[in-house]
Amino acid sequence: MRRYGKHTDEDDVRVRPQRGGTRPRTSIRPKHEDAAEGMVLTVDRGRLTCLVEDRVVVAMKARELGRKAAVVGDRVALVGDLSGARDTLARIVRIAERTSVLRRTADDDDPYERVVVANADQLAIVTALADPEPRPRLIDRCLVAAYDGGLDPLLVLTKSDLAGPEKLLETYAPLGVPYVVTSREELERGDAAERVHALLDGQVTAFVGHSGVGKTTLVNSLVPKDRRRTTGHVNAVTGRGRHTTTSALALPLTGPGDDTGRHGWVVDTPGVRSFGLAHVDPSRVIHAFPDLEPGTADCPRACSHDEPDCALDAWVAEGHADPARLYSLRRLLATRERHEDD
Ligand SMILES: Nc1nc2c(ncn2[C@@H]2O[C@H](COP(=O)(O)OP(=O)(O)OP(=O)(O)O)[C@@H](O)[C@H]2O)c(=O)[nH]1
Ligand SMILES: [Zn+2]
Repeated sequence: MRRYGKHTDEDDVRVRPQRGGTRPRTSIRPKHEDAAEGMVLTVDRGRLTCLVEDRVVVAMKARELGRKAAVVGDRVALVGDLSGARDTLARIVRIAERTSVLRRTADDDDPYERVVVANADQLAIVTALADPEPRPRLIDRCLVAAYDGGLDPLLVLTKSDLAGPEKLLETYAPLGVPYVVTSREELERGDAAERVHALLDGQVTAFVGHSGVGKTTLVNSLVPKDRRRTTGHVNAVTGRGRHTTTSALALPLTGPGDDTGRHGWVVDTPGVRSFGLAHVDPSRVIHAFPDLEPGTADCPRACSHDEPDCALDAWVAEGHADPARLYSLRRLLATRERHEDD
């Protein structure tokens, strides 16, 4: 059951259904004809830094936007002082329709989905091969969130100097999810960045991963030296010593960019312990299991895939898919139902 209690966190987007018949969200009202387009790079307690042309502009959401939150990756229209000079504040008057939305909840019982990143093309799921041990169930959850939100997933397997990738690749390579394996030595030589970069060029890629998997090390190898981890401008404005690690941060990818001169973007997100999926309709979970999905053709109507008549048991018994994958799917469905995270 979803609850819709009072909630004030600026970064949260409430899941209350939109009322129909409203003005298209992409329209700029006549009084904002002079609005400039920008992209949200960081959000920090109601202050948003936005890239407008080549300037970093600090802005606040206009009151007229109401509760609608702008998140990292959002394309926005801004008015006011767009000089990017210190102590100036612009206003965000419009948030464009999103092309993709990476959402998570704190756990499977959390009624408030957090939109972590908007408009990302890809989701890089960073997993260490050891230290910390890989957690396939977390990978599966990230895959569900990617498919549900309209992002193409890819796997980055780090720390191959500590353990081999064979076991994980046995499961995930056949799914057609692109992957790259990196080690400490390759990171130091620069080849790791080069190979990961090849998968990111011209794209907006959100990076997620359990704390300690080497996500920051990797992201820092992909972005210009002066943009690593923190942006001085944000600190000058907020007066904080460091960028908050509780929200996402968009960083430009180094390199030549594509034909249009568009560089890719890396969106670093805070390390996660779990990835709640309370917002995902159970019937959509199966899409993150493309190895099992064909086996559902003979399922009864509206099969939950966790019931006695489910056709997946026979499909797996016939050797079409790994029984461990069916176990993972059912465990994910069951923990969602019990409103627990695993
Ligand atoms: N052996 C080995 N260690 C690595 C590798 N990559 C990163 N590390 C180490 O793993 C530790 C964690 O790396 P971070 O980059 O801080 O990990 P993170 O995922 O950003 O963690 P949080 O900041 O907690 O989210 C550091 O001590 C890194 O030096 C690797 O390829 N091999
Ligand atoms: Zn079924």
